[in-house]
Amino acid sequence: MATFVDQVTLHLRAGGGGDGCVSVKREKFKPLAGPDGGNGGNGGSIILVSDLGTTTLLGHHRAPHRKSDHGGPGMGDHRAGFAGPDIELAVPVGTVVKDADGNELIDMDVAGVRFVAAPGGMGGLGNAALATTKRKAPGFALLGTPGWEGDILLELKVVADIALVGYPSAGKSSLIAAISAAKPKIADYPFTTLHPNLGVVQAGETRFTVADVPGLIEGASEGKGLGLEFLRHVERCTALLHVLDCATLEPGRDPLSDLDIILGELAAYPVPEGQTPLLERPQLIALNKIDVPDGRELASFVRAELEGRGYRVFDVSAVSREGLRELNFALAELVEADRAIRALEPVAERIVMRPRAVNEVDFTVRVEGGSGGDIYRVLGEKPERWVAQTNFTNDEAIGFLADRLAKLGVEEQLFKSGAVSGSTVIIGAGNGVIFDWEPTLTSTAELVTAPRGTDSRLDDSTRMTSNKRRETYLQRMDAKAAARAELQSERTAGVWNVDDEIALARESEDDDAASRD
Ligand SMILES: Nc1nc2c(ncn2[C@@H]2O[C@H](COP(=O)(O)OP(=O)(O)OP(=O)(O)O)[C@@H](O)[C@H]2O)c(=O)[nH]1
Ligand SMILES: [Mg+2]
Repeated sequence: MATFVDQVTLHLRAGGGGDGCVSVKREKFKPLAGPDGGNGGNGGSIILVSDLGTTTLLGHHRAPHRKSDHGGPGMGDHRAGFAGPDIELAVPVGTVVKDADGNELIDMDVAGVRFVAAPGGMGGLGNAALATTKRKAPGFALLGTPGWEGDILLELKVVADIALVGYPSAGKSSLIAAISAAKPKIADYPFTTLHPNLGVVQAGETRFTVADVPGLIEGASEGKGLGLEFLRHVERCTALLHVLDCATLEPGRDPLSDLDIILGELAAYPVPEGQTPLLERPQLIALNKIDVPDGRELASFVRAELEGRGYRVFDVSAVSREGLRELNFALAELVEADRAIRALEPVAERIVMRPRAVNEVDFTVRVEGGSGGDIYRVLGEKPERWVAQTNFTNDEAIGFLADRLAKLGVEEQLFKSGAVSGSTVIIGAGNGVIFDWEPTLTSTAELVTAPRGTDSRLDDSTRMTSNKRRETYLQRMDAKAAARAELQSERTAGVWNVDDEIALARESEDDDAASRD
């Protein structure tokens, strides 16, 4: 039964943001008292957290589909929608996160790193938040944007102090079983070990971890055998222990040539930037299977040669346990030396990261030749998000989008790229959102002077000059004075009615509001 799962693809779907709300405040005697639509809540994000208590990716292997909740829609009376709660997924320390194309997103190599793998969508602004002095009562709100949806790849790279490397059947699994409590599968056929086994070894005061990994053969660095699979794990280890088989009966094999081939493979493996190349790490040699008489003899023949190359060499037997104590203490020494060096290094602080489209520029316009003429494709985080926020059944919302695009310079760039009236403009990748480019979108200069989003119920969209406004105001005041005088005379005559009184009061309130603008 495979219990060590070291590679899992997760299918994530983060919650979308809630839509903003369009609402107009209504009060007694003041039916249109301004916009009060609240913002939508943000969608929940899916966050990976590296955790020492989690040792395998097994839990994710069993539940690879994860989603977080949507944000709630905004409501009237300035009430914001609720935010969708974030979901946290614990992953073992040593998990490398990659995107669906295999590009590394983050290496969660220490505990406590929080990585927002799938950001939730943004809540849309309500019409209250969209109101400006020029656009007093927007008749539209922004839609919430969808949450991130897609696959990520989790890869667990074993983080052990010592990696056992050697040919298949050299006795690596037997050795880890002999020096730790690990119970790996041991058999006399090659590639018994398919997944790394971790063992904890106690030598005196020192406790360290040893990784038994799949066997290495010539060509492994090009992926032969279980090659790269294996080297991926070695990458994280501080030191290497070469396990050489002194009792192999295979022709052409002996400890020295085995070692040379393995060194060649380790040298060819490109470690990630910032890490020590494999062969520059401390290395020890264990000559295994000395319980076999021929093995002991062979070990004594090659020892001098290996020591001459600068290695510390240990004769061991995983079966009779001979030489294991000395080997353990030598490994502990290496580990201690490394830990002492690391303790001096400053601990790098880890911050929450978020994958972001890295756009140096806000957007790009790409001209794509098609059979039906040129297509102008606009790509960029902002324009694409803005399109997602637009309710295309609302003219005001479309106008607002056009203003935003114009302000960003999209219009101008389209024009420079050669777009003309009627050209096909697509915003976003794939099918995106397709527009027929119309001069209304281009002649933004005119549009800016006549602000969009002015609500005719509250404000006259054909704005008057201040002189004209003054004139009409005075006219109304005169009319009111006349009406008041008439009412007064009716009152004295005893024929006034209450409805006229209310209408008059309401009118003067509206006039007061209008004169405040
Ligand atoms: N006589 C003797 N046999 C051993 C010794 N160590 C391992 N073996 C035998 O060698 C064979 C292979 O051992 P494993 O521990 O599975 O070898 P491995 O290096 O893990 O092999 P892979 O997982 O295939 O890479 C088994 O039959 C073991 O019993 C030893 O010290 N003495
Ligand atoms: Mg093995």
